[in-house]
Amino acid sequence: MSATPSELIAPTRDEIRQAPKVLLHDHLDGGLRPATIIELAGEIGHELPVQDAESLGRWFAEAADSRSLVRYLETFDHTVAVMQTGDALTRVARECVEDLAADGVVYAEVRYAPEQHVSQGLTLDEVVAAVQLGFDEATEAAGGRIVVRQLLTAMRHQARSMEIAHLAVAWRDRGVAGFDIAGAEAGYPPTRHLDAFEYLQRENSHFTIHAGEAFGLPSIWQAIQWCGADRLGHGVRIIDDITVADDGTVTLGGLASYVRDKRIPLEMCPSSNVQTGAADSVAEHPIGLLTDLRFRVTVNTDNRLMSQTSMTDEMAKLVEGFGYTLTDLRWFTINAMKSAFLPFDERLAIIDSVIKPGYAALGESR
Ligand SMILES: O=c1[nH]cnc2c1ncn2[C@@H]1O[C@H](CO)[C@@H](O)[C@H]1O
Ligand SMILES: [Zn+2]
Repeated sequence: MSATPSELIAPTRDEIRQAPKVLLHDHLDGGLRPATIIELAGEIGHELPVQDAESLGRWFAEAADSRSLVRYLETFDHTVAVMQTGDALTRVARECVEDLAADGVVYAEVRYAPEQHVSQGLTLDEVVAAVQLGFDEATEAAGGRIVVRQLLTAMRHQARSMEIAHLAVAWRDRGVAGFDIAGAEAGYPPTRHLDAFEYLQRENSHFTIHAGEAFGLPSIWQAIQWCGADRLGHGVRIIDDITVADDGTVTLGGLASYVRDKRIPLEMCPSSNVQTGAADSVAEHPIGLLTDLRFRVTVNTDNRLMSQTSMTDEMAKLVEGFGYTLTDLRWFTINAMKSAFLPFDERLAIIDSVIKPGYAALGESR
């Protein structure tokens, strides 16, 4: 009887946690520790729906579990409220990196909207500086085990995208790797912010756009063909441009072909999509088909607090739902690292000296 080759064995949770992981889509204001929210809320007298950390974690998950992006986003009122001072932003940023490093994440791009953190008088510049301080403190404490960059998000229903794009360019050599737009998708097409995207292109900057989550193909089409997005936040609805016949024959429409041919990275966030109703379950998530079709798929957390998740959890759910092996997880991870908004030589260095040896060591230890 021949033994099953080790690369075909389903990875254990512990192996997934140890495996090097790359995270491109994670919101700073969607990843706070419940205990930190309680402490910070106490300091400023912000009223929370419940008072102990465990119930608060559950409250976020249940409130976000709404099958509606708009209702899901309402839960951010409580996290954004406690992130209005330099100290609070630095603490949240530091804890974010600590939590990611403990989960085995080796490279992360963490996003948030600076314009949402100025209600107590901070300037946009002070917001970015406070977050960067927290990232620097925690990456230093982690002894180089993790590299982290900021992505600056503009809220799509607001009109500050040009300012935020300027901020991203001003901070490009000091920890900010790119730009994004987020918030309610229906009614707020990416072309509303075309001037900001055109400015960033002229500045040789990178940006991703939340598109194809709560709204379909037109949003993805605009993000790519009008705005020039380097990557798609979610992009799940690209599935609407793919047909699978009864005999299994797959046909890609023009937009799906373009996304695959150009290797446009999809920042997929399975658990978040189940909560907002963009997918019925993780096991039925379009990530399975898109991975089979070799789109440039990456795996992400979106909001660790609202989804009560981590990179390890997202990968474990995919292993359970689709039978993925360590080889598949390595493929997602290298896809993500190739798609990072980091200079090419730095991406290559992490792939060659961290990701490949990390997966090789896991394979050998079986
Ligand atoms: O999945 C999402 N889709 C769209 N917007 C989101 C998602 N998750 C978070 N945000 C929005 O992004 C802001 C900055 O981080 C958050 O405050 C939230 O409103
Ligand atoms: Zn998101």
